[in-house]
Amino acid sequence: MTLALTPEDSLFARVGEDRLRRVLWAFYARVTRDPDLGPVFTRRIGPFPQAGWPLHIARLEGFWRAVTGGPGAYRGQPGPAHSGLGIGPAHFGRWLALWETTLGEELPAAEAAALLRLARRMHPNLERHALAAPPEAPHVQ
Ligand code: HEM
Repeated sequence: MTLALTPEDSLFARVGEDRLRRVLWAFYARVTRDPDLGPVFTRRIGPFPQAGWPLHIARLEGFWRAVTGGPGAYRGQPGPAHSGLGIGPAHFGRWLALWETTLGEELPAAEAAALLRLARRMHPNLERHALAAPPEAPHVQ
């Protein structure tokens, strides 16, 4: 039996499913308009908000549920997803600045601060993956 209880005081419960979804759509609308970040996402996912965007947002929703104590099973690999994108520290700085702005617009201060803290905590690990050389092509005999 799987118990899928969402603690009532989890960050996920405080933010709420609808607001989390709204934050993500608002954030990526902003990210895709950014001259430095936009092209990286458009190359991978296609023109916002069509193409692969609904699926990408659904994956991200699963991710943010998982890290905020919400229900569901996220099985992605955020680290490797950032390697081979040709991005570096400046991209992460900009990403975090837009995340902070969006959170400030969409959420009460305590929840905005908590989601910002989570992203800041993930930043070094994701940036390490982003800067690592992409995996070698398979060796052909
Ligand atoms: C701390 C900052 C960041 C966080 C928390 C974050 C989080 C994530 C997560 C959870 C995924 C989904 C992984 C999966 O399940 O497949 C993802 C994918 C992605 N991220 Fe980030 N990200 C950050 C910064 C960035 C930056 C700076 C860029 C580029 C400028 C970027 C570009 C992408 C792209 C293109 C994908 C899709 C990869 C693919 O599916 O091929 N991310 N990110």
